[in-house]
Amino acid sequence: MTEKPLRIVMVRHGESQWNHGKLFCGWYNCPLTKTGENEARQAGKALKEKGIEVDAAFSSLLLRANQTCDLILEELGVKEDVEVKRSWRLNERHYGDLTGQNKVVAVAKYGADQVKLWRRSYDVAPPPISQSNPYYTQIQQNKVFVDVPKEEFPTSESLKMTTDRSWPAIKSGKTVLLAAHGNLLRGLIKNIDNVSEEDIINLNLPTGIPFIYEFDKDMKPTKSLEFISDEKIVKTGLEKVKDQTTKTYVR
Ligand SMILES: O=C(O)[C@H](O)COP(=O)(O)O
Repeated sequence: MTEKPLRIVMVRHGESQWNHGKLFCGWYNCPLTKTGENEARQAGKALKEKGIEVDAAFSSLLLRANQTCDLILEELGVKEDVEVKRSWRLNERHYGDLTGQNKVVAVAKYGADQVKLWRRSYDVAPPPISQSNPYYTQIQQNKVFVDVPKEEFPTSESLKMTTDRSWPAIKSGKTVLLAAHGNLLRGLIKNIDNVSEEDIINLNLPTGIPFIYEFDKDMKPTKSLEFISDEKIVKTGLEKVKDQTTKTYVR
């Protein structure tokens, strides 16, 4: 029988180029910014300071999460020892036809309530990506996704769809590092902590700050969403996520 994880150190990838540009990213494969790389290194250092050793690591097929995972393992000094299991099931939610659009511009075009519904609701998916979307071909034909079963390759996903396909990818280990994506992790948190559909709307996650979940033998959480960072840094990180749909158009 598969041994269940006792502790999962989750981390949303560090700031990506498209986070910086406030663009809907989803399955588009963009790298971290220098700030994002620093956030990932800082995350690794924070875990090391806490004496947290990981013995298994999971990530998506997307560069921004992979880079974050590698930098954390490097800071922990275990990059050569811990194999990273990568799965499309841990990819960010597919943002459909919003992919590539600026979030501030989207609010002006569709209204704040509609954009919030797409970004934060549990079961509303954005409109499917159309062939005229400038990123359609890059995503659909990205060789990195060659093993995604055709019938499961999404064209857009709600948080629920994302969560349903993600959970089976996290299998065993004692302390598992999961370097993934904002919405993927929001969905897992909803499932683990039984967060209601109303409350999940208000849950944001900062980039590059690790947080811990611990489980008993029945996989009931004994520790939830404990950030490894000081409160002020977490608060600033959360403000940055909220600012994605407001303020300046930075591209
Ligand atoms: O795919 C994206 O654009 C980001 O990873 C998450 O963006 P969000 O905070 O708008 O959901």
